[in-house]
Amino acid sequence: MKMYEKAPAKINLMLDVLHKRADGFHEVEMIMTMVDLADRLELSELKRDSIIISSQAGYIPLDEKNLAFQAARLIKDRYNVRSGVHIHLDKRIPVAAGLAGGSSDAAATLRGLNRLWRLGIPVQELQELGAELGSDVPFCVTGGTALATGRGERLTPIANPPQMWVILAKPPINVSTAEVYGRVRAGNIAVHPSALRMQQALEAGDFSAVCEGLGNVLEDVTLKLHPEVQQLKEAMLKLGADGVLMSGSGPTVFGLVSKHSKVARIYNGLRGFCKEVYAVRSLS
Ligand SMILES: C[C@@](CO)(OP(=O)(O)O)[C@H](O)COP(=O)(O)OP(=O)(O)OC[C@H]1O[C@@H](n2ccc(N)nc2=O)[C@H](O)[C@@H]1O
Ligand SMILES: Nc1ncnc2c1ncn2[C@@H]1O[C@H](COP(=O)(O)OP(=O)(O)O)[C@@H](O)[C@H]1O
Repeated sequence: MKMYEKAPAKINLMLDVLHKRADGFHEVEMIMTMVDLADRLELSELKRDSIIISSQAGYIPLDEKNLAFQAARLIKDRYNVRSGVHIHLDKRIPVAAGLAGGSSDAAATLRGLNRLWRLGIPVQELQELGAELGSDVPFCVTGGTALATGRGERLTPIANPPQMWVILAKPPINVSTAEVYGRVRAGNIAVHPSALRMQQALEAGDFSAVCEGLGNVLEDVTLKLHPEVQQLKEAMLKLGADGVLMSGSGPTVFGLVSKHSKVARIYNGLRGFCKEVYAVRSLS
């Protein structure tokens, strides 16, 4: 038996860090939404008791470091499943980009194995399992648009963005999420983006207000480490994007555009100096 799952990428429309917690994580307030750029998973049941990961992408781990492997092992152990699974990952989301590709693969694995092995695990329990794998995994289990608090695992669903195009550009640099959080000094943040303001903009379906409400306090850290991310933001704005922000801990920058007529110009302009550029719709 085989199951197929799509694992979409996320962007953070706003991200605020409130303080560092005793467990080393940071208390955050984020609004996340999914975009139409997705990995594809094929999950095939194995009679023998093993987990095999394969992928066309040569640049991700295929062993127990892979988040899909970790998700499969977690669900197998927790529910005493004897059979195994072969998971093929067709990677389309850039890796270590701030787009939660690995987290979304883990979430898709939880959803897919729940179906493949007919476990009947309720969504909330899948999210709790997801939280053991990473802060962004619970959101990826359900997707949509949500306010995420705690370390990112406490979710309140909110209105999806109005129809818009999202242009994503990933510069060829590596950013470590742990390092970026490690350099944030919550007490020194000058301007905190407002979750309430973004939530109201989304509920009103007000595209301009969504663009005005964009904000990510991790930008300051990543932009200092990698000035090319700032240059990419400026280029996107110059080419006509209505709103521009870095996603998560970076380095991907996204631009929001309401008019399709602008998309080709921005896409082609960026492709001149950045190899990884995508023009997609927001998922609603
Ligand atoms: C920044 C964000 C924004 O959506 O996304 P990415 O840039 O990774 O896509 C997330 O908060 C990332 O979530 P995720 O990538 O799942 O992080 P985890 O694996 O749980 O944690 C990686 C490391 O980041 C730090 N971390 C993560 C989340 C959090 N609220 N506080 C933290 O301090 C911790 O040092 C942790 O060891
Ligand atoms: N299924 C997977 N897809 C992508 N990366 C993975 C996967 N499993 C583990 N990783 C590792 O997780 C790290 C973060 O990848 P990713 O989830 O794409 O980034 P981000 O958290 O910035 O969105 C990378 O170093 C990568 O090697």
